[in-house]
Amino acid sequence: MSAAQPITMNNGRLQVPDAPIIPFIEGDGTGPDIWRASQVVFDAAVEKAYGGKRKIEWKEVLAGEKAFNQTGNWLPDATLDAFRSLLVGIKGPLTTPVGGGIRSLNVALRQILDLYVCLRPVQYFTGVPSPVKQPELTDMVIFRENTEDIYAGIEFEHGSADCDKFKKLFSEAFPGPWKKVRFPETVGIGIKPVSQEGTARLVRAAMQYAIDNDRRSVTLVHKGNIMKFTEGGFRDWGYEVAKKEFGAVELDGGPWCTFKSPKTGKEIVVKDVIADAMLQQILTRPADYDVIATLNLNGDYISDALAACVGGIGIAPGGNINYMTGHAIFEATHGTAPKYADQDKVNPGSVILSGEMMFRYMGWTEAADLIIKGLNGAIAAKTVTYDFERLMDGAKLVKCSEFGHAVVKHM
Ligand SMILES: NC(=O)C1=CN([C@@H]2O[C@H](COP(=O)(O)OP(=O)(O)OC[C@H]3O[C@@H](n4cnc5c(N)ncnc54)[C@H](OP(=O)(O)O)[C@@H]3O)[C@@H](O)[C@H]2O)C=CC1
Ligand SMILES: O=C(O)CCC(=O)C(=O)O
Ligand SMILES: [Mg+2]
Repeated sequence: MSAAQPITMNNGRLQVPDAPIIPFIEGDGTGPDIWRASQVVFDAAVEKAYGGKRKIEWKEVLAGEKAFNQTGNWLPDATLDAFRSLLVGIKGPLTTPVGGGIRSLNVALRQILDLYVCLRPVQYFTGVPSPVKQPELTDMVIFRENTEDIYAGIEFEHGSADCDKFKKLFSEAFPGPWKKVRFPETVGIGIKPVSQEGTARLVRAAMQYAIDNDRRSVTLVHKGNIMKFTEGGFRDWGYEVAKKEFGAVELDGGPWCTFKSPKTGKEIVVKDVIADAMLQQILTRPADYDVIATLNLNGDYISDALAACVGGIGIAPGGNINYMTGHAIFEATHGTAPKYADQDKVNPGSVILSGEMMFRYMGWTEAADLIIKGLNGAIAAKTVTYDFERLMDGAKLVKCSEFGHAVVKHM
């Protein structure tokens, strides 16, 4: 096999060598346990699929507590350089303190690398315990806008000099809106930027995904009745992309519209729903939803809620992707679950499935298919971690690392 090389992008297509260098961040809390279990699965899948013709050259890069302890920096430049130059990577969860302290490193990676799509597929694996009656009806793919919204981190802490300065500027320039601030003396302020370009590239990616994967509909989820020019803008700009770029035409006077997939000739419906109603309908009629395009905060809430419907956050994967530059970092939907750190206990399924998404993104579909086969086999054999075991009759409780080995055994 040739020497390890970076993945590159050429004419809009990923070029993946047989021995790609893949940067990874182990993560905080339960991250190291999960990463160890997952890496075993990834290497076994590649070995089994390609018999030594292909191999991953893993390159650890630092972020979070490990980075701070070793370098004094939470997100070293070397880490950003590695993700920039090597294009595709994977990470465990990183801690973000509530209130003060550092801002989210997870969000920072997405913003610095402009990974504008947070892609979170939600599907049911047979045998997984679920709190809903028909979990198999939930089969959705979330496209969450990943660079804008209140996650942009433009906030002014109440009592700070910056907050006072902002309040002065704002109250002088916009005395009318300023009167709506209920408690002006003690208010902290956050800003919610949502742009036409940011919306268009996200919705475009969701629509293209629907075409490429033969999906039935794309739903724009928003709270545009209340936040008219941000969430409402998202809805209007989303429909505009559907009409102008995909030739969608309005159904019954709109705003819902439909277009024919250029690949299959089947109709794809583009519709919208207000976020609170959607969050109840994922329980009452999940089959109505397919591909979801939504803003950053809505997408964060919706992805955890949907994960719960199909068995929890332990098997909820994701990817942060820029489809134009090819940059991508795959990661679980869940966080660091710190109370379980270093106990070799939690479910590594989300990072394992994030790796499965990464392999599919790289075009290594045989390795990806083996991961799905192994995971299905481990669940069918009822060798599962605590989160599934506590809800499953007759299951055998295994550790995080043992679950990884069970997945390999069933490949
Ligand atoms: N992308 C990222 O890196 C993310 C980072 N975070 C960060 O993680 C930290 C902790 O966040 P928190 O709100 O507690 O959310 P977590 O997702 O870390 O944990 C919440 C609960 O989810 C369950 N859970 C989480 N991971 C697993 C797993 N692998 N297997 C089985 N169950 C799991 C556990 O439930 P139970 O108690 O029922 O066992 C856990 O107590 C915060 O600092 C947050 O900012 C959060 C989300 C994403
Ligand atoms: O960055 C964090 O700490 C949390 C992010 C998060 O919850 C998510 O991306 O789903
Ligand atoms: Mg979240």
